[in-house]
Amino acid sequence: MDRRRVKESTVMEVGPDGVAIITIINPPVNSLSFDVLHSLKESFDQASQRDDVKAIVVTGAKGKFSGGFDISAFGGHQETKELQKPGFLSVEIITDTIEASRKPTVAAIDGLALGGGLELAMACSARLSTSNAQLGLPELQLGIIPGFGGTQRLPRLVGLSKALEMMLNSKPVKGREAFSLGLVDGVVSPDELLNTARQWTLDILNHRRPWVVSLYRNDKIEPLGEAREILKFARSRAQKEAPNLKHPLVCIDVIEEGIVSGPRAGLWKEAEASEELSHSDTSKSLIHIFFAKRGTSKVPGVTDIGLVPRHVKKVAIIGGGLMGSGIATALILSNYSVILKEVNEQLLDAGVKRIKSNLQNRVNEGEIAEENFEKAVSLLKGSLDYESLKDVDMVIEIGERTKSHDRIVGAHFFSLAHVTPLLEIVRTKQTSPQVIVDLLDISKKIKKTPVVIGNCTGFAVNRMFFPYTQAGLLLVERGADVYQIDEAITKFGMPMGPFRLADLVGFGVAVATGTQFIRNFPERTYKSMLIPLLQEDKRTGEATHKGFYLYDDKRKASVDPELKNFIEKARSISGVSIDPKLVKLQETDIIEMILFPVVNEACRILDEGIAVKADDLDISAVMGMGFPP
Ligand SMILES: C[C@H](O)CC(=O)SCCNC(=O)CCNC(=O)[C@H](O)C(C)(C)COP(=O)(O)OP(=O)(O)OC[C@H]1O[C@@H](n2cnc3c(N)ncnc32)[C@H](O)[C@@H]1OP(=O)(O)O
Repeated sequence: MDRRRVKESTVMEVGPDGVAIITIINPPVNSLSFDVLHSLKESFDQASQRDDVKAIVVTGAKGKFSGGFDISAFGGHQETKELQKPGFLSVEIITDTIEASRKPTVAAIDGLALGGGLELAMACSARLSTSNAQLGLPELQLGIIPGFGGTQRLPRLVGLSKALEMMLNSKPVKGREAFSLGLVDGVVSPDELLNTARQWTLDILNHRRPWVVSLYRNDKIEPLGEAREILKFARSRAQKEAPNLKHPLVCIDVIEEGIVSGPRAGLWKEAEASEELSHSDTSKSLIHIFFAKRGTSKVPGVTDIGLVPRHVKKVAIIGGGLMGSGIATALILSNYSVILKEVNEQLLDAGVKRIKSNLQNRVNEGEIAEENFEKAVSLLKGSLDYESLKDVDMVIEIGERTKSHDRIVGAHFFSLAHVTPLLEIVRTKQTSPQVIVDLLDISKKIKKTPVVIGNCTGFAVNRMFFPYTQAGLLLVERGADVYQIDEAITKFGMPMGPFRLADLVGFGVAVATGTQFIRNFPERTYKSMLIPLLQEDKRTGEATHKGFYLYDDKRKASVDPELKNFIEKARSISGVSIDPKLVKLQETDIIEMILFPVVNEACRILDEGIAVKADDLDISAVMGMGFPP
């Protein structure tokens, strides 16, 4: 076999059958860096020119086709003038070199073909994938749109509705679904993939299989009138779901351009829009979050000293209440054996029942299969004594009495523990790095994003956000409006403003945690009587249908005209008077006044060394509080 290296990032091998196999090599996910793309172009140019090459297969090394464009290159300096030319990558390389190749090309997809990876595959004459491969265009989750022709080719391969769904939700499909959608032409086992692709491309050459140029396919696209209706619906949905985001609308406009004015016009519009969006604040923030999320499990002095996580198989959980049962659910769903310890039969039954109901909800929502329900339940055992805890590898919820403090680490789950994606791993000065490494491994297995922090009141999330309600109370006592504050904050992108959130959490919890903050941070805790006064009136928030808002039976909140009486009383107790400037605040002022104290608290957490890096606090805010990423 003739084997030639083309630069570093793709390799071309030409077999005796005349099929050139071009392999993308860029670990860990074979992302398409500028070097890879350059090298890919060179490989294609060579394959086109060489007489001994009859057909081409493109694939990725080590079982991964490609994870898409190299995200770390966004916003960076592109070395050559050529690369800065609009449309160079999508029109000149993907379309005019690869798709326009005079030799048939088959993409052999194992593992993943995401973003630019799938876009490259869609420019080939046919695609084969393994059943487990993930194929999708998740660019929108990074604040950009598909930029290698995906907005044009995906609708032409799978129809407009499905293409919109895949792009707007950034959700990939697996090989089999891709086949039933028409995105791939065959599903093959990983062992057979390359050979089948080889034969497939020769079959195309010999007219035994169709040679399809995706960009000019028209049979899957709806007629213009119908297409416009679908796009209109998608627009209004995107606006409703994420009113602050522009790029989903840009994506829809670009798709429409292709349908109305033809795919070539669509490609150019896509290239221009991609370039512009790659410099937007939204994309910079979302890309920051992408890397920050992956960085939380890198803890200096802990994960870089060669420790290997110990094998944890069996976990005991003390207490089967709301949190205990949620944690147990998360663990058994990830194949850990769990012993749930309770103090009497009745509480134990209630805990087990809660866990089963959590699992049943998962089944009902289609997130797990019925057989996984049984399997998960079989991993759960109840116990009323400590005897059965003798051989467990980890215990959740005791510790104060142990002498071995190096083995103690805090695992702060957020309610609902089997749903909320964040896990705060709280270490003390004595906690051994090994225990942290073990818990990091468990958090990965139960699909949580871990943030390692030091011990302090409220840990990272609750401490950062305690000034959220505090700032609200301070403003309201001085004349700002409760409902206007909540509205401005939700428009900014938080799931709930401070008052709606206080209602949800319940005033009992709010007062109990508030007391902790008063004790620990007396100089910056605002002592308003508003919540205690509401409590006196038997309002404790959503659970009692009355708090800052009134709630109907469906938990829908409405404004309460009586609230002002409580505010006036609280104001007179505090001895403050209305500040006319605060009565009619601009939305931007409200946002800054509520959220800057949160940012300040985050800075303190960082300054005190409680958090290792600022990125970890960004992730805590986004995943623990729903702060808009
Ligand atoms: C022009 C085009 O239209 C634009 C694009 O293509 S934009 C890119 C589109 N692609 C994506 O959005 C895919 C992003 N990646 C992912 O979703 C996931 O990383 C994945 C499903 C590929 C792999 O997931 P998983 O196996 O859990 O590994 P994960 O930890 O996420 O990633 C492994 C490493 O690859 C890196 N990586 C993943 N995708 C990358 C990409 N496209 N570019 C650069 N680095 C990438 C991660 O940062 C991580 O690095 P680290 O080990 O140093 O932390």
